[in-house]
Amino acid sequence: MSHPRPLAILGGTFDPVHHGHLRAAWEAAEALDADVRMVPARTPPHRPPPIADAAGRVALLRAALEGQDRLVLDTRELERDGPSYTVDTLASLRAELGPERPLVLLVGADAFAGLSAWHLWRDLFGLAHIGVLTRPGGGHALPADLEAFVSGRRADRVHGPAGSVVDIAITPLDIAATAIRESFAGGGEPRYLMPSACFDDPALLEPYRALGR
Ligand SMILES: Nc1ncnc2c1ncn2[C@@H]1O[C@H](COP(=O)(O)OP(=O)(O)OP(=O)(O)O)[C@@H](O)[C@H]1O
Ligand SMILES: O=C(O)c1ccc[n+]([C@@H]2O[C@H](COP(=O)([O-])O)[C@@H](O)[C@H]2O)c1
Repeated sequence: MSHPRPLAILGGTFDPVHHGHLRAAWEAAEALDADVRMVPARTPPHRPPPIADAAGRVALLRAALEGQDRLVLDTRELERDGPSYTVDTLASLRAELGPERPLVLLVGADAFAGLSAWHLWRDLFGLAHIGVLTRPGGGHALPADLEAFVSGRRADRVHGPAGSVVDIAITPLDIAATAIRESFAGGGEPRYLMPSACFDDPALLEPYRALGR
């Protein structure tokens, strides 16, 4: 019997999307033999409001994803009010996929280290595997509650629909949206950290350029 291919998601604020996100998602797709949905958060739960509104961040993502079909935009979080909790997103995906298909929540190592502060975080493991993407920079040690919970769940590969934690080693790219916003705020033009398509329509970058005025 053939095993169903995993579906993976990379959620994010994407304020703005950059090559760190895109390359991480691409390498995860290859490592897991999965399709990947890029899921922008309308209202990210644990950070100040984004610089660009959800429509603007989605427009940049759409431009960034042009020309390939392995990384697919999924806008389901835009349709929900309130904080964009990942547990709700995974539950809605699980309802669509049925109980058997492997579902993988991709998170950078920095985001994973904060997982035990997420809404209903233990429930995430009943809905999906967690794929932890290596990310440059230190400070990604796990707090004791999270380490205790995941220590028996670590695996080399995803097997079955949900429940394990898999490290996915990717090319380290020290690119962060914070530094891109800082570049714009200083009047810079952070080309080559983001896809060139994001620079094609000047209106898309206007909220970031406005930081520098
Ligand atoms: N360069 C990168 N390498 C690996 N994972 C990344 C990278 N950049 C972002 N991620 C992961 O992608 C997800 C979404 O990230 P997010 O949209 O918050 O981008 P960010 O660059 O971390 O933003 P900010 O600097 O505003 O915090 C998170 O799980 C994050 O850990
Ligand atoms: O569900 C939560 O409580 C939760 C808390 C913090 C972050 N998240 C999700 O994690 C992803 C990365 O978040 P961020 O803030 O690093 O862009 C994004 O999809 C968020 O919605 C989710």
